[in-house]
Amino acid sequence: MGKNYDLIVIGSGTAAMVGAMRVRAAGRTVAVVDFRPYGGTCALRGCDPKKMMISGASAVDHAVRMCGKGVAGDVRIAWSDLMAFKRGFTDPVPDKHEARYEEKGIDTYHGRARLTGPNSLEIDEERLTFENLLIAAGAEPVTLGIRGEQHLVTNEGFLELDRLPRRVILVGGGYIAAEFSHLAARAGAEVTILQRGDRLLPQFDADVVGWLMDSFRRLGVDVRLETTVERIEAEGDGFKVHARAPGETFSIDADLVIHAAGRRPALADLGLDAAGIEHDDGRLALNGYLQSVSNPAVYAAGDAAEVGPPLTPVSSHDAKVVAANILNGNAERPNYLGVPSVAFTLPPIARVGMTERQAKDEGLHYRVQSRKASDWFTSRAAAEPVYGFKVLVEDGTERVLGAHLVGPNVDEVINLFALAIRHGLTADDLKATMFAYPTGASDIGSMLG
Ligand SMILES: Cc1cc2nc3c(=O)[nH]c(=O)nc-3n(C[C@H](O)[C@H](O)[C@H](O)COP(=O)(O)OP(=O)(O)OC[C@H]3O[C@@H](n4cnc5c(N)ncnc54)[C@H](O)[C@@H]3O)c2cc1C
Ligand SMILES: NC(=O)c1ccc[n+]([C@@H]2O[C@H](COP(=O)([O-])OP(=O)(O)OC[C@H]3O[C@@H](n4cnc5c(N)ncnc54)[C@H](O)[C@@H]3O)[C@@H](O)[C@H]2O)c1
Repeated sequence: MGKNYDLIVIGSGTAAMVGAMRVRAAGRTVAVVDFRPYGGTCALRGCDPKKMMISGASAVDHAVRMCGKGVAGDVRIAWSDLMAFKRGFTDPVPDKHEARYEEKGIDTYHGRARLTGPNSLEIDEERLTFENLLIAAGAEPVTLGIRGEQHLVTNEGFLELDRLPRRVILVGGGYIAAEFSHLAARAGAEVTILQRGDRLLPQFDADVVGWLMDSFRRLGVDVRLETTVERIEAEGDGFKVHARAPGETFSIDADLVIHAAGRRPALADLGLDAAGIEHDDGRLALNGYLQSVSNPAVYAAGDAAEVGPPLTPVSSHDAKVVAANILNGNAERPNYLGVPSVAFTLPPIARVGMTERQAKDEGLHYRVQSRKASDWFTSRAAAEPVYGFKVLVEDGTERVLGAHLVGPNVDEVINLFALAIRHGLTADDLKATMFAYPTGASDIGSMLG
């Protein structure tokens, strides 16, 4: 039998790093395993590289908006330079992360972990046993079950392109489609979004998304709603994408077709059954402590657990909960109150807390402050006409229930609403706070009425 560890962590992303470090700090023996380079989705294939690329798109977008308002001359994205800028951040990540584990005395393994029993797994030829296991294996793109699926490029492929092709299609209309379409269109591609749902970004407030749609039109992104992709055919150097919309079927030619149709926990090849880990429809069956209901040695966190929204701060939060439960016995449950979320379109859209539907369903009495605010100073100073908000405040208690924002700086301003929601600050508390002027935050008082 191979080495035994107090904790083995499957994955090397955000959840893995936080969980492994905390358990190791308490003096336990810990090993981490990943079959990809160390660092996980956020640092290597998601949030960070995407944001580096969007920095370039955002600079160009700002210059274009200011054109004729005191800024002159052409600016454009130089894709390969922008990619090099991104790689300047991502390339060192795997070595840095692995070194951090090693410095702390955490053993690192490379390969695909496969469970072989309730307390054992193998990585290629190596056999290991554990007192506890943390499944932090993240998520992977859903399988669409369509012909030609193999032609789809995932987020990973898109964020590694040496050259951006001319005609780009995004299959799906959530976060990835919204963010990648703005980046690709600003970099000069002809972009089409084929979204099965009846609007883009269903995770965000419908009215606020409605205001954001002006930016898609301005960028020339062709958005087709209620459209399901049925088949992708290779044709010449490119592809023909066949889709169905109400009352019609049609096809569009493209040089690149990107998967933006959702992700699900990456559990398929883990060997869950061999370890007696109950799962249903691709999801782990977990109790309120993020522990397997059928194998008490096993916990899960982040995208693999999919208990909270699949976002980086949630992965980190889950891992803290799991580490505490492993070290001290089950006592902590995750608390997702006031988790903010931003889609980094140009401009960004953000949300935190309840939607109107959720507040209604909970029978709460509340007021809504909402308007398009293109005439406000923030909007005018940024030369960005897309600016608006919807804020929900509970009658009587004055608790902030939810905030939904679009426009300049809202990716930062949303964090102040998150602070208020998570820590029970009232609308009056926020209004009594002096925010530096003129900043995005200095609009909060007016948003609250
Ligand atoms: C394009 C994109 C952009 C995003 N942007 C944002 C953003 O701006 N803000 C935000 O909050 N969130 C964003 N997210 C979501 C965020 O990246 C994830 O929620 C977060 O990274 C999940 O972290 P994790 O630790 O749970 O899993 P991951 O970071 O995905 O780590 C899982 C690791 O497990 C490994 N693994 C899987 N199976 C095995 C196995 N059997 N053996 C060994 N290793 C295995 C994988 O290789 C992977 O490295 C984005 C996601 C994508 C795809
Ligand atoms: N800024 C961020 O925080 C950020 C950015 C990117 C990704 N992410 C995370 O990654 C996850 C995955 O992102 P995503 O954009 O792939 O998924 P998503 O769940 O946001 O959106 C997927 C969309 O694809 C549509 N769809 C599904 N199948 C389709 C088909 N066959 N044809 C046409 N449309 C189809 C669905 O209607 C859905 O709206 C998100 O849930 C999010 O948590 C976060």
